[in-house]
Amino acid sequence: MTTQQLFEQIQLKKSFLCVGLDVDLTKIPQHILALEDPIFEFNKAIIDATHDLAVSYKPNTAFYEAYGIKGWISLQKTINYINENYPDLFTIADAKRGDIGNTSSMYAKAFFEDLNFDSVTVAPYMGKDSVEPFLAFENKHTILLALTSNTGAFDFQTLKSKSEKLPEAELYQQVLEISKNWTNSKNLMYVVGATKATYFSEIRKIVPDSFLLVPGVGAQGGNLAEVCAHGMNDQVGLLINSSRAIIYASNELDFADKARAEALKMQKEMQVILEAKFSN
Ligand SMILES: O=c1ccn([C@@H]2O[C@H](COP(=O)(O)O)[C@@H](O)[C@H]2O)c(=O)[nH]1
Repeated sequence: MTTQQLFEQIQLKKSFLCVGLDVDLTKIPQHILALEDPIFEFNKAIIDATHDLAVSYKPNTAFYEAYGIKGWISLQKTINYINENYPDLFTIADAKRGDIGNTSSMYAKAFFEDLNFDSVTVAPYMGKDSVEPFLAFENKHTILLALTSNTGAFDFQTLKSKSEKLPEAELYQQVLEISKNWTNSKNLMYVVGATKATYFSEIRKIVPDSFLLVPGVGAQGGNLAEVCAHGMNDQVGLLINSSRAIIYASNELDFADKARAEALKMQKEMQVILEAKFSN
């Protein structure tokens, strides 16, 4: 999917919601546990109940890897289900990969070719040659961690470097600035936490046109309106992720309806913001 197609979906659905599929078997309803593949059945119910309110889904691979081969099969069935039934949804494998070049190529093949995700999250720490193998895939997107939502983000990401080129820049600013010059950087998006809303204006000065994946609303307490006020661009440029607050709204028989109600609340809030921004 191209970013133009993603923008069109946002306009059509009046939503830039990304639902996180972080399935924890200790949190899902009892009756689902009795089924043969509870992770997939849970995801299928959540996706069917929310697909018209969201433009994107983001399984975090940790929640699948934790269950070994069974988890990988559930992940594969989930992405195939989305691609076959809702091909206009933008899919994100939140896997936070990145390694020396030949290894990164294999990660890229795994997520882009074998599983057929639209995008994968990648850590920038190993630099250009660890990221460019992902960027080589046409119409696939590499979502680079820039400023993450957790408190540990301040351990390294906001440290100022002493580099000659960017003497005053914090590490996350350097990640944004330097990665713009990498081959196929048009395929880059960035992760910026909703809990870091005050940083968005600064970030937009460096990457005015890029899409930002924004986790951290809902369970982590980030504020949607604040993020939009500082982070939205002319193509919206934001995918706001919420995982636990939507998928675990209930662990009873009504879990899918309750997930829909939570997603609808977010979509309505987004619609108001979009109408205010694009009214003229
Ligand atoms: O900076 C980051 C990067 C990734 N995440 C991931 O997003 C979801 C958030 O889940 P919630 O339940 O909505 O808090 C989860 O998969 C994280 O691993 C992040 O939170 N922050």
